Amino acid sequence: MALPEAVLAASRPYPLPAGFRPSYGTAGFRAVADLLHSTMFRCGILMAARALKTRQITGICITASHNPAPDNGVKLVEPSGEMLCQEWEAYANELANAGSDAELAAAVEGLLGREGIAAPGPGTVLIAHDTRPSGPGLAAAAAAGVRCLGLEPEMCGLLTTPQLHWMVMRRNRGKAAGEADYYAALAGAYAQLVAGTQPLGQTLYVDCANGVGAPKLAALAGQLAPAGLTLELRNTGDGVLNGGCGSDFLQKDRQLPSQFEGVAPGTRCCAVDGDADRLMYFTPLEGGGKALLFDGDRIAVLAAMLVKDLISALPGGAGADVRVGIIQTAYANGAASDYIRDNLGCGVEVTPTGVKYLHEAAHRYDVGVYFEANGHGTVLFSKAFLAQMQQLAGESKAAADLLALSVVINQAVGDAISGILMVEAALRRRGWGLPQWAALYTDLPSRQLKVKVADRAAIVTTDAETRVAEPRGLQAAIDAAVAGVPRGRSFVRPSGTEDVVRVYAEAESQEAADALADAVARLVHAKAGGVGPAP
Ligand SMILES: CC(=O)N[C@H]1[C@@H](OP(=O)(O)O)O[C@H](CO)[C@@H](O)[C@@H]1O
Ligand SMILES: [Mg+2]
Repeated sequence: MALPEAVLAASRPYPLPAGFRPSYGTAGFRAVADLLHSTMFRCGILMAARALKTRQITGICITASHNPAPDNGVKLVEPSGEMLCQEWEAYANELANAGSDAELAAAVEGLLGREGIAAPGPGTVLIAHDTRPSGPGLAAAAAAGVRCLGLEPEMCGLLTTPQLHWMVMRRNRGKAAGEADYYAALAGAYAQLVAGTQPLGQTLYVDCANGVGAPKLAALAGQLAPAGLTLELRNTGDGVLNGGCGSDFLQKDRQLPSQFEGVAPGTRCCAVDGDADRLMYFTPLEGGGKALLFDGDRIAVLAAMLVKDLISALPGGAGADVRVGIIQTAYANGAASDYIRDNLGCGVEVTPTGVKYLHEAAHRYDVGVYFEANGHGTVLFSKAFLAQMQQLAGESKAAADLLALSVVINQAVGDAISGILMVEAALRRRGWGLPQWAALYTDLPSRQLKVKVADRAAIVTTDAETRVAEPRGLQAAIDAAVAGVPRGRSFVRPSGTEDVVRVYAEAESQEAADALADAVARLVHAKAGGVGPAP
């Protein structure tokens, strides 16, 4: 293969914009869409190399998730269907930042050499995008990158991020992997999980964030109705993507999304984000305007309860040694962590922010439940546990139901659509509405703020981002601010997706949480190179 020449020739239409330094962050690359053509082209090369190396199928999803519509980004998919392995993130950064065509060709040659990739082989790259207008053009740039290494990409068009991950996983396992197969698998497993239970008896209102979740949920809805689940979709594309709607808006503002004004308090509602990998349940509060949230922590608790119920119903002590774990980040509400520790009897782990860390930790259990507070997560089942359930499924309904749950809930990545089905099944099997779910525990009031600093990399954290190591003195000052605040907790960390430092605070009252967040934000500004006026 005359690879460097192919790269040189193909990369000319995709120069790195002057001054643009893309960085592989919490979930891949993200920026204003106009800047990203070179990044996409190079990600095409990268994921083609990953496909050649593994002789399997990889994936590229073009999305900026919950970010504003003019942004875009890319999420990269391993042959397992999971996120790109962390060792290759360095290659992603190296290729994305190569300054000239010649530097890029050299970087590609270096990557192929180090990984021992010599010749074209089997494997390809699936490319999908969300509803952003910039998606098709950026997908074309990624495709040009794939072709540089002699592979022909498969253009999958409009998909949710989790659908693409699922398809890559299934294709590499030799299983039916089309969009229709996804809907059939989820709907079939959901029907099994709720068989013999009473429908919840109310339409579920879904805020689709004006994103790709809307057409995909519409495609699935018809298959759920026979099992007693009716969806009514709102924010289906008639407004701005993630604008005043969607799971991120709800979590940050705790206000009702647009198009929910007339929905009665107490009604079961949920919201997904722009690429449908986050899920937040909510209900309108009396008095108008505000929402009561059922966030990722609460979804994790419900999921763990369902798993534990099923495991305890396994025959002959088969459930005795099953290791169930819940993985959270420091953003998990303290009340949720307390509830899990005191009531659920399963392990709790805290990892740094970013689902790649939670996902990795969840793999260490037979059943690993992980959710970020923002509603991104899933439930992972180990191969050995699923094999055991296969053996028991003939004699045990609980084992068969655990297998069904592993189909409902996406085994590749967090998936809002499968999350909806899991929550609905869990509530229905308990005969619960939102009130019982809400009554498990009461969230501690919390506040999140952002602080602009000259260089957010100046903040270095330890202990799963709960403590600041640098700049020195900042942690002691935060400790002093937290001391004496009833149920007070606060931490700061540089965002991996935005050029800001994030501040989190929680306390017994909202006033105290707000005051603590303000105080800590001022400390960050003063001690970590804040820019602009102090908060
Ligand atoms: C506090 C928060 O919600 N942070 C989000 C956000 O990351 P940051 O690194 O905090 O910008 O975006 C990530 C990608 O979607 C998500 O994994 C993470 O939970
Ligand atoms: Mg998302």
